[in-house]
Amino acid sequence: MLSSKVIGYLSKRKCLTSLMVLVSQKHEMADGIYMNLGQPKSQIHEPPVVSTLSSHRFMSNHHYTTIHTDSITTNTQHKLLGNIPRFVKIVEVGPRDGLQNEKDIVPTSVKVELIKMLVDSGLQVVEATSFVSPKWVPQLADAKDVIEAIKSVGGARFPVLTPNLKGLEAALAAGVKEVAVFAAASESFSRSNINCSIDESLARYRDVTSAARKHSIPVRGYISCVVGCPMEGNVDPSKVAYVADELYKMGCNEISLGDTIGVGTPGTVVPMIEAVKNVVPIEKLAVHFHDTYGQALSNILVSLQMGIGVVDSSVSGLGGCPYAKGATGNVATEDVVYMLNGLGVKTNVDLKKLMLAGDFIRKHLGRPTESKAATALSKTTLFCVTSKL
Ligand SMILES: CC(C)(COP(=O)([O-])OP(=O)([O-])OC[C@H]1O[C@@H](n2cnc3c(N)ncnc32)[C@H](O)[C@@H]1OP(=O)([O-])[O-])[C@@H](O)C(=O)NCCC(=O)NCCSC(=O)C[C@@](C)(O)CC(=O)[O-]
Repeated sequence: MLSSKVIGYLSKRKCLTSLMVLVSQKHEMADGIYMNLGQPKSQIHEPPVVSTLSSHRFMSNHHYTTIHTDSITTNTQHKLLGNIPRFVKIVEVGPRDGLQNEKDIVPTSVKVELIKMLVDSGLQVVEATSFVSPKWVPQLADAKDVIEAIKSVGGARFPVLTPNLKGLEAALAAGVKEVAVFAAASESFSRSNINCSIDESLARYRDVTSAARKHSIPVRGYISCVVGCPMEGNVDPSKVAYVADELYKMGCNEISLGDTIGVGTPGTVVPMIEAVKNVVPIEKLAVHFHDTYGQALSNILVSLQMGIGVVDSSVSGLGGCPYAKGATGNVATEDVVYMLNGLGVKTNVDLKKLMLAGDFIRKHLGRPTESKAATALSKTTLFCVTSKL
């Protein structure tokens, strides 16, 4: 309930509309949409009204960065921002990379609902699942059912991971239209992730890409451990360039550079991209950062400044790799969209709808979001009358 003091304050400031928004959004809160998920309703602490009102006055000045506006594109005239593409394609990897490491099996229906919500937010590429050995990744054993359930969902592409011909055949039989293979720049990681050496994996992927070509199926190539490996430490950029070159030559249409354990900084990411762009055109590259050390957004920014226009991310920062102990989730899609909006870069993603998808899956998992932007916005949007997010 709102106290009469607060109602008086709001109407005095001619904020009756804001009051109505407040009331209607309180109802949304009660339904759990903006709640700190995983906490029972009774434990949710509502912020004290007075301090929140003052933060409203403060925050409303800052909300312009949550939507893309063409006026902000003038920023790109600045020499530091000049190379940043006007449009960035976000590859949402939450349903695959985000969930593959979850111990408790997430029901197929929850995965499907998550994918639908992500598509509804405007994301045009949502990596849906993997056709890998269910003994290695039990969480994604329902790959065929997930694909079946999203067949009728339009407006987005749903690539899947395929580690070998067996995976490709299963994916094709399920009706998949795009696949991805995944190699590593570190021998030890390759062995622990896919049970073979880098060169053995590349030989397998030649078979996969050649079979995919016959079906006109595009293949993305991932490279893990592009700056650091949990077993071998620092990874030399030349090793990444070698694998990138091989993947590109075998026909991968996009190469995603993965900092699997999130140890990179701009200091290691820039030389790595420099080495790779000598062998693969920059427009064919994507970046894939985990946020273990909180470096993902700065790494994305330098990648954009170098001309990369494809960014992988995971809603609410879900994720971690089963074969990279200690690695946390991917950079949160909400944080990426917030930054890109602030830079005036188009993504076609509706941040508010994206946050609903994040809330939905976090509620299911019983853990709060890892997204800083979603956390901050969910506390403040309640009072931001004019914010369209
Ligand atoms: C590659 C293999 C299959 C080799 O696994 P293996 O044990 O060496 O292979 P195998 O050929 O001996 O097969 C073993 C069993 O798996 C079955 N099998 C074999 N292939 C498939 C398949 N495609 N689908 C379903 N089943 C399969 C095969 O039929 C057999 O079954 P069994 O006879 O014992 O009953 C295994 O190691 C594997 O599935 N690994 C997956 C690992 C994985 O998914 N890791 C996470 C994704 S990578 C990642 O997250 C990084 C990335 C991409 O996000 C970027 C980044 O962050 O850096």
